[in-house]
Amino acid sequence: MALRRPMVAGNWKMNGSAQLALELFNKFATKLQDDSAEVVLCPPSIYLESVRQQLDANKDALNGCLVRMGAQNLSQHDFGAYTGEVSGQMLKDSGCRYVIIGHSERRRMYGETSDIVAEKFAAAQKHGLTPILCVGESGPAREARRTFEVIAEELDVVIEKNGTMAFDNAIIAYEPLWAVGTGKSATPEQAQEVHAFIRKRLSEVSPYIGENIRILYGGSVTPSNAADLFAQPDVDGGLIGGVSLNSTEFLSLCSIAMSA
Ligand SMILES: O=C[C@H](O)COP(=O)(O)O
Repeated sequence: MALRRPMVAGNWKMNGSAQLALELFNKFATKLQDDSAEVVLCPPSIYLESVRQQLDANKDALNGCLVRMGAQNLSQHDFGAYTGEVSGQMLKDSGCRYVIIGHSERRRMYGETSDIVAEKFAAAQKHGLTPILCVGESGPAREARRTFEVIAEELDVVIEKNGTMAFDNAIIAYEPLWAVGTGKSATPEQAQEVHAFIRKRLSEVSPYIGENIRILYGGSVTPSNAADLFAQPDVDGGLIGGVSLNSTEFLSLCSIAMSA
């Protein structure tokens, strides 16, 4: 077993159905072998209950495998007049262990600033959820050689508000915006370079956190490029969008992570 257990997290985004949950668990129940990787499903909130039902129904078949549930977003507030929002406590009550924070689609389309992301990170931990914090640079930022600067800024705001030790209970996902949903993944070398940068930055404050935190890569991961990406020393699995909607391909990513 690697020092850090690989993780494959499926972010369904605004896709999927109760039927997809059923299909995935039918495959997990027969094909997942052991706990050498952790599998996380992040459906839209409305389908959390469907996934939870499948988790319960397949408990015996999944014995020894780690399949867990996450949400795609949460409110930074605990409760109140915030129409359409879902709180950390509600996600915890629904059976979530993880929550994706600061996905580029939320930063870009819903005006989530790094300060809001830092507040959501705190809210997740307050309610016993593990944040999966997304960071990543745009195409123009990469072309302008600002990748490390952007990643450092996104990380530092969360560190300033929450402290480095908060990363003892967190996952980071490096998702370059130019690779999300484009079919153009980062190369293994590009991913490794940024993952090593993130790990080093955290290690400077806490070598323990740096060594133990899991850093996932996200952006056009498929069964054909996953083995090379997951084999990089600082890549601990993937945050998967499109392919998480295809039960056969998603399972194949899980198997690749299990043997990484
Ligand atoms: O959260 C997942 C990412 O945005 C990656 O999406 P993708 O695998 O469709 O590129």
